[in-house]
Amino acid sequence: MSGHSPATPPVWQLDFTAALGRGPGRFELHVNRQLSSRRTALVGPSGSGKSLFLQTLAGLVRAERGRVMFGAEPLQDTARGLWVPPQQRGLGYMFQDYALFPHLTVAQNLAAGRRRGWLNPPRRRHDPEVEAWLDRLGLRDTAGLYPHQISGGQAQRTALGRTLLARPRALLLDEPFSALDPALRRELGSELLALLDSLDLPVILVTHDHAEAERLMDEVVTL
Ligand SMILES: Nc1ncnc2c1ncn2[C@@H]1O[C@H](COP(=O)(O)OP(=O)(O)OP(=O)(O)O)[C@@H](O)[C@H]1O
Repeated sequence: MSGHSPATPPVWQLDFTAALGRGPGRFELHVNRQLSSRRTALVGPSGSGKSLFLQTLAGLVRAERGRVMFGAEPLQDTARGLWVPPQQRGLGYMFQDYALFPHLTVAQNLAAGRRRGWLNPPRRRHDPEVEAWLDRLGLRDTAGLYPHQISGGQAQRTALGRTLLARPRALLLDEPFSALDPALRRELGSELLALLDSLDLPVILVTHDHAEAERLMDEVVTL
């Protein structure tokens, strides 16, 4: 299913080479394709470069050569020396291990999503938007707990909430369910789907699980 008309550009236009390491152990990823669906799954075996792909879009890794376009907007173009730093891309990147701040509570982790850059003032104590997301994500009872005191599903929701509170233009989710048992994985997958519907955010979901990719996303890209 394609989420755009001929008049609108694809969600992503990608033509790049990105690499990790050097010498004989060097890993190279060549990508030349458009992603037209607003919900794309990226599948592939372990080590095929799925995280590298996502990190190149997010700007966490610089492509060695080529172009990364989000809609009509270039985020990197080596031919023109153009590079938009990750914090200016307006993209929500969710790490595989959630990367929650261990010294902050669930509510504070959510609030941390609101900060822009390093120098902004500290979060307000009662932020209505944070409060709303605590309810929406079913985290009300865990608001005052620390990451080591919550379950994998709660950690996953906290990370998602933190990402969404930054009001991204698109989501990049790296194996968001990998730490969860199969039943919870299914439940949170369906929750995510409902949430994406309500937010109308384009998303790329990295997963090992082909069935999950087919179930949750419109287009499946294999690396
Ligand atoms: N610093 C590095 N130097 C060289 N190669 C690296 C380096 N880091 C990772 N790699 C290799 O790059 C490849 C791509 O890694 P990447 O993490 O993108 O794969 P992946 O598909 O996301 O894997 P997984 O599903 O296991 O997370 C892997 O084969 C990995 O071994």
